[in-house]
Amino acid sequence: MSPEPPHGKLLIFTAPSGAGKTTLVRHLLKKFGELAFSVSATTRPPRPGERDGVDYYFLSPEEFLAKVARGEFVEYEEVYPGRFYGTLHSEVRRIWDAGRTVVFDIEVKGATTIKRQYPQGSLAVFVAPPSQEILFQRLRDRSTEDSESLRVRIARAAEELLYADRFDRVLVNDDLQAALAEAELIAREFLDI
Ligand SMILES: Nc1ncnc2c1ncn2[C@@H]1O[C@H](COP(=O)(O)OP(=O)(O)OP(=O)(O)O)[C@@H](O)[C@H]1O
Ligand SMILES: Nc1nc2c(ncn2[C@@H]2O[C@H](COP(=O)(O)O)[C@@H](O)[C@H]2O)c(=O)[nH]1
Repeated sequence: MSPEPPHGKLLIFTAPSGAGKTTLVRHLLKKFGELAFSVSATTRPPRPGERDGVDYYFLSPEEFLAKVARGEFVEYEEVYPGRFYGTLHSEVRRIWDAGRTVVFDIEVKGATTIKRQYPQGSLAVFVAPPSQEILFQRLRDRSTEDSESLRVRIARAAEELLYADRFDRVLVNDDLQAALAEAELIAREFLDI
């Protein structure tokens, strides 16, 4: 039997923007009380309906960079020009102290950093869209971005699709019900329940 990891478990969902990781993660959080969401910090403004401390910690660039200087992040990235996103040590610790497994919804570089820091006890799932065209259509249909932000996200998404084979699993999010069922199976196997 392999020794217990010296920390709690980490279940990472990563993908290009619009592939569906938030949809899958929300479903798993409702289904499995063993999981808790790592609320990231960001400098992007909230979307309608998003709540501070629930969806993100919404920070000014000055507040975010002060946390960087104090070493408060496990990882952070300037995902889009001027838009920072990062995982706080305090979030991960809070969730482990509560005896739960941390779930992440993060882009590919941050996911790579977390996987490198916690090779034991972590599973990184790359959520792939059925095609690049469908990904872009989902992003447009979500109607959360203005035309410039959409352009930037689409350009970055094309690059991020190349990261798929760097992670432990690839989950193709084509039919939503099938993808939710597969995500549940992956979570059950990882949580050993
Ligand atoms: N299998 C699916 N079929 C059709 N639409 C889907 C499917 N999965 C997700 N969507 C829709 O696609 C859009 C993008 O999904 P979601 O917001 O979950 O992506 P994301 O990867 O979390 O994006 P971001 O990184 O920008 O937060 C949403 O409007 C969502 O409802
Ligand atoms: N590296 C990190 N990426 C993160 C984090 N939290 C979210 N994200 C990713 O940023 C993009 C854009 O998110 P959106 O909410 O503006 O659509 C997306 O891929 C998120 O998964 C984080 O802490 N670190």
